[in-house]
Order: sequence, then C-alpha cells, then structure tokens
Amino acid sequence: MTFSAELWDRGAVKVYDEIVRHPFITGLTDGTLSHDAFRYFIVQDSHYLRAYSRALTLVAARATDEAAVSMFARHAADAIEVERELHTGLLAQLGLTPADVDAAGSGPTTTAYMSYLTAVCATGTYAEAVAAVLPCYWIYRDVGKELLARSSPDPVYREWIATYGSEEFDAVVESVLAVTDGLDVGTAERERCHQHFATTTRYEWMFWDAAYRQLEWPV
Ligand SMILES: Cc1ncc(CO)c(N)n1
Repeated sequence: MTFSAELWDRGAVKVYDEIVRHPFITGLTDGTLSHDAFRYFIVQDSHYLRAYSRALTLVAARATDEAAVSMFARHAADAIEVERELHTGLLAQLGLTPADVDAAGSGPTTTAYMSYLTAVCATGTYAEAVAAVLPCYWIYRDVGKELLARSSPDPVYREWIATYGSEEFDAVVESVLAVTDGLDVGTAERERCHQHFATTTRYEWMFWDAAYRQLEWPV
C-alpha cells in the first residue's frame, strides 16, 4: 500500500464519510445552506488561507529536493492568489469587503486549525509537515469533485465548487500525493505523520461544522 493510501485508510475514511453527509456540504448542492453560513465560511477561509500559505512556505523550506521546494513554494503563492481572487469575488457577491474579514477576526476553530498546521510545519520533520498539509489538498479535491457531480442551484456555490472540482486542482493534488508516496519515513516518524494527518482531517470537518453553526468565541 502507498503511504498516502495508508494515511487515508487510518485517518480519513470515516471522517470523509462524515464530511460528505454534513449539512454544510449537502446544503451547498440541495440549496438549503444559508448565505449567512457560507459568508462565515468564506470569511474564516480568508484567515485560514493566509496561515495555510505561510505553512506551505515552511513545507517548501523543509523539502529535500528542488522539485518539491519549487512545488510547495508555488502552492504557497497560489493560496494567496486564491484568497485574493476567489474570495474578493465571492465576498463581493455576498455583500462583504476585505475590511469585514479583518473586522470578523479568526474564529475558535480557524485559530486552532491554523495554529496546529503552523506548529507542525515549523517544528516537525519534512514528512510530518507534508502529512499535516495533505488533507487540505486531498479533502477539498474529493469534496470538490463530489459537489461538481451533484451540482448546485446557487450560482455563488457553483463558483466555489468549480475551483476545487477543477482539473487544475486535481493535477495539483496528484503531484502532492506523488511527493507523499516518495517520502522516506522512519518508524516513529510514520506514527507522527498518521497523527497529524488524522488531526488535520478532523479539523477539516470541524471547519465546515463551525461555519454551519457560525461558531463564535464563547467569551
Ligand atoms: C479549511 C480549508 N482547507 C483546505 C482548503 C484548500 O486549500 C481551504 N481553502 N480551506
């Protein structure tokens, strides 16, 4: 079994099932998701993408071959572009400005997820950093494809779905999976990779759940 298949098998199979039947995800395609919940999601995702981009530069710095350095550095730059283009467009359609994103601040789940990613990428090994960021790519690709197949009555949701369900994003994810499968991982390191992969996979579920419930800091 490839390393990526092993990670998915142990850390993502069950959670992925929960993700695709979560009311936020089913609501994107059956038209029941409120724009308020989606607004919360896009605002929080703007915060998330800023941290994600920085985390990817840390992965790039840890990469052991030039092709991987170049790939992760490119993805870091792309994450900033996605935040600028997709979010500015979607935010405007939802009646929000970048100033509203700053005013909202990052919510509890966003903060926890960003902190975990940053910590692993800053202090873990290269393989640990790859395992921590992999669910961000992989889950969005699979969810994107699933949603594209289901389609949506809402043009705003359709635009968001098109980004992650695209052939381009699929190719990006395939290249990261190839890097993952080429990693040289020790026994103890392998266990830590499993932990990080399972944890960030859970955070992906929690991120959608927080948006669905529009979770705020309790105090
Ligand atoms: C929370 C989250 N995870 C992954 C992605 C994909 O980059 C995203 N935009 N947001």
